[in-house]
Amino acid sequence: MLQIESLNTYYGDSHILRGVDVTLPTATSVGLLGRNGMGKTTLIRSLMGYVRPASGRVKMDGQDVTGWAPEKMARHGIGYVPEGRGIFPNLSVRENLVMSARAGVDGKRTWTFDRVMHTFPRLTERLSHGGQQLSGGEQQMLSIGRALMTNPRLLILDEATEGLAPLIVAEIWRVIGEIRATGIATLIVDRDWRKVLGNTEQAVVMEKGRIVRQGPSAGLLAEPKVLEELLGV
Ligand SMILES: Nc1ncnc2c1ncn2[C@@H]1O[C@H](COP(=O)(O)OP(=O)(O)OP(=O)(O)O)[C@@H](O)[C@H]1O
Repeated sequence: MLQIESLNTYYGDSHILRGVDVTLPTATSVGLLGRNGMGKTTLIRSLMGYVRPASGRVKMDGQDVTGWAPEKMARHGIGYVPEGRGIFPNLSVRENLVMSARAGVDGKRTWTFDRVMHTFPRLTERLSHGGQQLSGGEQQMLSIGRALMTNPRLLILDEATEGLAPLIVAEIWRVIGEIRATGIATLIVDRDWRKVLGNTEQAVVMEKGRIVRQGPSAGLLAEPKVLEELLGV
């Protein structure tokens, strides 16, 4: 569905992404791994249109979408849950969800307000609360809920469990499983590499702005030496 070809991205003079090639197939779950500062978030921001790559291409269903604005990417079915959440703090939980509602590119509304409520029962009790009144875990659930309301074909989750209590983390992984089961492709960045590899079909490992490994997640899980070298685990 998404193809990233020879992507180079700079922040000022710093050359961050160095010729990145990644394919994100339809309805496939891909884990993006790498130590801190290796370029994972920059890759996501480059493909979503928050950062303009200096060269290279992002293609969606074969069409060149390099440099499309994030809103346009979203309209074409790419849901994004950014690191640090990205909800509207001054709007209520209900408003945050309702304003995001949209049919998917196939015209279907698989994820409705009721379904999101069913998936995150905690949010049901907080519907009239403002975004800023929520706990960190509730904010994260709201952020995922908002992305689901857009009925994406691909959901990108950048550090969705960061800083949350173990029970909430478990709940978020459960929901990720549910999302995958509905046929939505996912791109998952998370510090817990075991969980990432256990919840994805494919894994991509970045090192210093380059892809150094790409293949089945289960295969990588069986290679402790490679993991130690690439992830420092
Ligand atoms: N806005 C920015 N301006 C300048 N440099 C940046 C900016 N954002 C990130 N960087 C640098 O780009 C490099 C890649 O950062 P990035 O956030 O993409 O890495 P990451 O793999 O997502 O790591 P982390 O897990 O720490 O978020 C780092 O060296 C970082 O310091």
